[in-house]
Amino acid sequence: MTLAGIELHVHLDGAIRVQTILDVAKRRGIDLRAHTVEEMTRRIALEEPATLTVFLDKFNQYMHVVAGDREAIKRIAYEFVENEAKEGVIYVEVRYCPHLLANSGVEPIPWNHDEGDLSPDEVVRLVNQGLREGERAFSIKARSILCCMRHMPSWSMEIVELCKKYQHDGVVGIDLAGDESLNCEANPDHRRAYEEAERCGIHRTVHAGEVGPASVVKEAVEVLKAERIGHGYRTLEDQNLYRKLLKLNMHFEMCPLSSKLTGACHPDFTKHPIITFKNDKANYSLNTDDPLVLNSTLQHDYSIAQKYMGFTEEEFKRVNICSAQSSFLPEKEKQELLLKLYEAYGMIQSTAF
Ligand SMILES: O=c1[nH]cnc2c1ncn2[C@H]1C[C@H](O)[C@@H](CO)O1
Repeated sequence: MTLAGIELHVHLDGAIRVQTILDVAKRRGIDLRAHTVEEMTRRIALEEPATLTVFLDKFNQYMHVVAGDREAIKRIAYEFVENEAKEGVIYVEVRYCPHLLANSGVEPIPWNHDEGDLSPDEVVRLVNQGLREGERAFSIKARSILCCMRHMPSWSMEIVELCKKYQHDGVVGIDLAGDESLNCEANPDHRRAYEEAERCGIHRTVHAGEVGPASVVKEAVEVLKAERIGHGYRTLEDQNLYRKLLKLNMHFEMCPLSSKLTGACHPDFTKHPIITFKNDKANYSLNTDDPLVLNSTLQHDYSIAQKYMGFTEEEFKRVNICSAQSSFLPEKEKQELLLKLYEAYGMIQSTAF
């Protein structure tokens, strides 16, 4: 991407460098039965359209390598910022579930690990450190969003407590991720966590209408009080809801390549729902989602939008301005970010000399 950009929907654990997985596996003596970046990429990357369930299953190939490892977690966060800076991103909100990277104080301990001494709380601190060091080294801004998981409602209250604890220390919001197709209606524990988030001024986004029906989007907005919708393609199946959300200026976090490979959308990009959102001048962003599992880049998503969806430079600029406006930054920082974009896009005279 040559334009200065913003990314609002990218999973940290779906954006790890393959080389880092190989390095950590070697250090920890984990046999991956793949020795080169090419071999490991072939194991992880989804090449053809599948289902969200198959897509999420790919995380099983490597999460056990990095989970529970302090050095790996900090490194992943740091390298993530470097990757984003290389893509021209000036502000990113990266999301992850701290419980999936911990091996203590989490029930059940994920990835069949034995109990260790890395808690979800310490995971957040390590990610924060990696992001902060990355920000300093690569001169961009990075904040995080903590994910509740649809299949693990018992973690949700703990996640909102972590959001509260780190609200002024890098964490800007809460998300609900995971497989919507298996678990459509939000569990009461997710609802309680989102109520607490709203009460405490924690910003809220929800994966909805990716593979699940428009009713999941409706629930995200009306029950979970989502301020942004992760994906949301299937909102279009309920035109009343879609029109209402357009009026409310709801932000949709769109992920072009991801939506094809998860089977969320028709594989022909020229028929993609994003085109409708674009033509209606909706409030949305363009994002990668999981560049590791997709073996892709943000640049690639932008080129898909340009080649198959009729995107112009003007639309790319508008999308990034919408992204800044819908970011979870405090108001003052949001205005600073907008100013940076306007300057980068030649929309105002720079005051710098
Ligand atoms: O596209 C997605 N939809 C729903 N859940 C997802 C997607 N990509 C990643 N996740 C899950 C798997 C990760 O472990 C988790 C937290 O980042 O979020």
